[in-house]
Amino acid sequence: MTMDSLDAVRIRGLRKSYGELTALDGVDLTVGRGEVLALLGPNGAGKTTMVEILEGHRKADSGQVSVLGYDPGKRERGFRERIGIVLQEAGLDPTIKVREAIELYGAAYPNARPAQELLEIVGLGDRGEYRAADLSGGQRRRLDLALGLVGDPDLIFLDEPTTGFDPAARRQSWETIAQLRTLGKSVLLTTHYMEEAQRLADRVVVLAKGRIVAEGTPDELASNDATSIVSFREPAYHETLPLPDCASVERGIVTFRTATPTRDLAPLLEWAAGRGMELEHLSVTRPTLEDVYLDLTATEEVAA
Ligand SMILES: Nc1ncnc2c1ncn2[C@@H]1O[C@H](COP(=O)(O)OP(=O)(O)OP(=O)(O)O)[C@@H](O)[C@H]1O
Repeated sequence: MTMDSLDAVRIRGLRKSYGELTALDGVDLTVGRGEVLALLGPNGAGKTTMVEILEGHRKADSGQVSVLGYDPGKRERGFRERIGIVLQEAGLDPTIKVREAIELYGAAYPNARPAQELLEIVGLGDRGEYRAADLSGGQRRRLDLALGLVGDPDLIFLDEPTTGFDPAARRQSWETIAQLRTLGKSVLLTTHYMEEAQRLADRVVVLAKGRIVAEGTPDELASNDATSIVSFREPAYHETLPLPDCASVERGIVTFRTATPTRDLAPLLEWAAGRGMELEHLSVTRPTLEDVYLDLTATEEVAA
């Protein structure tokens, strides 16, 4: 155990199978101190398995895992006190008051943060005397976050923190989570929302079928894809329209991906100009992180 380990999480060659099924197939991953890392991947990719191993709730078959310098498998007290796990819906007594819930959870930690300070951090400063049952769904999730922060952890695990939120509640939560960065916390966030990863994460790791298939900052991942997306409204009478083979038409919009947009557009523009026609709604865009993610995981989704 080295308390001063530089990285919050360090995983090398992590493997885990359930019988015949390989859930993690040799994963290497590092989360730096103070870094917010988003773990993305389709259903069944192995995200929960990995996070549970890091939290000490599951045993790996092989590989090295270090969390804040500890072996999580040993579940040492010092380790448990320095990580915060934000669950979706902690099993709270619905009649308990918000402040009481935080104090109750805090009693288990030597350096618990004061309840009011936590309430302010998560934007529930005026809800301390409310009963848990009387909070809205979004407020309830903010209470879950406060409970995960009560022991003043160095590393926080956030499991799909905004699943099921309306757009306004999601934005509020993002602001709260973004504050964790200003507190200097390391965060490992699992999510299915690209926009969430893009907003919150310093780095994104895409897991598919137990392997890391891509890794980088949100911008790097999106720009690693050298293709552009060309689209325009399908013109009437276009039998001779010179399109690349990969073009498709959906709901009257022609779309294709190309690494050579200038070359592919030239004959199209010539075709339209020769007929005195506009290619309506013509656009050439770069793929979004979501496009890249869907490409990376498309085959895995079908196979899953
Ligand atoms: N206790 C278990 N026993 C057997 N198989 C399991 C067990 N837990 C998970 N699996 C399988 O391991 C694979 C990885 O599951 P895991 O829950 O880690 O994926 P995930 O990426 O978290 O998925 P989701 O996005 O759906 O939560 C899946 O095929 C799952 O069915």
